[in-house]
Amino acid sequence: MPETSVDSPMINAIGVHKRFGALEVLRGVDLTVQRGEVVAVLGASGSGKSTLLRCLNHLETVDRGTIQIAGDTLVADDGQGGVRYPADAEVRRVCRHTGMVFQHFNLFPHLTVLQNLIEAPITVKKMPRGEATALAERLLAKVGLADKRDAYPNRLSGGQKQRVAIARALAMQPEVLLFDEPTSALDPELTGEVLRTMRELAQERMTMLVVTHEMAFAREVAHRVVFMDGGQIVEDRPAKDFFADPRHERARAFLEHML
Ligand SMILES: Nc1ncnc2c1ncn2[C@@H]1O[C@H](COP(=O)(O)OP(=O)(O)OP(=O)(O)O)[C@@H](O)[C@H]1O
Repeated sequence: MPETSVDSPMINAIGVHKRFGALEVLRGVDLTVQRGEVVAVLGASGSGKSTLLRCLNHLETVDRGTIQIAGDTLVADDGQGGVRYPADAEVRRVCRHTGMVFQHFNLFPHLTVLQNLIEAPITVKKMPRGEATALAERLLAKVGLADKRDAYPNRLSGGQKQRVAIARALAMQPEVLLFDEPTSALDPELTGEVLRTMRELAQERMTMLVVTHEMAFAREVAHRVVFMDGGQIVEDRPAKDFFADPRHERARAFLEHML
């Protein structure tokens, strides 16, 4: 089993291609995210942001390219126009380095908040129930929802659901969190509480790759901004440079137009 080096980037994607039928959605994406980095992924609708995230945790397979997560190979380019995925058990092991937070929360509606958090640690990681429950309670306290432990998701606001979803991702103790437009489904007055939780994670040096239209988050929390267009990364710069550049006003106008 490969050793995870502390020096390995948390995400290393090289030449990633993905097509859906005739539509080439990712056209040679290179992306490196270091441990502790927060990277915002911006770009127009349809530019391939979600697909990239989904390829990184194997919700989609790639057609060409190499992806390493925390030093472990999820998929390797075979040098002959195709790719090689390792055996399923190894793919699942590599995927456990990442946790995903979705736009629409994807909580299990028939489980309580606590049950949502302990399900995967118990079934996937074989964590003893008592340990999983203690961890879940700590995480719920961290996202400010200790009192919702026994509630069902339909009793929660959108912001609360998303904070539960973040806690659920954290319950698997991933090394990288992938966020796919975590505030896009929320009423504006509920985005703040989710962004606050994400900011706290960033302060704790959690590695995060965040697809977002929240310019304020990208400006204030992200270390780097990656801008996608037409299935490629067309800009990859420190956030402070991106936002100091007058061209970013154009990017923002572009995004606002697309929303
Ligand atoms: N499973 C799929 N089958 C076919 N086409 C798909 C599939 N998933 C995505 N696409 C297409 O791939 C393109 C890129 O989609 P993707 O969701 O990655 O873009 P995005 O940049 O995240 O957009 P948005 O900001 O609107 O979420 C779009 O044209 C989309 O319709």
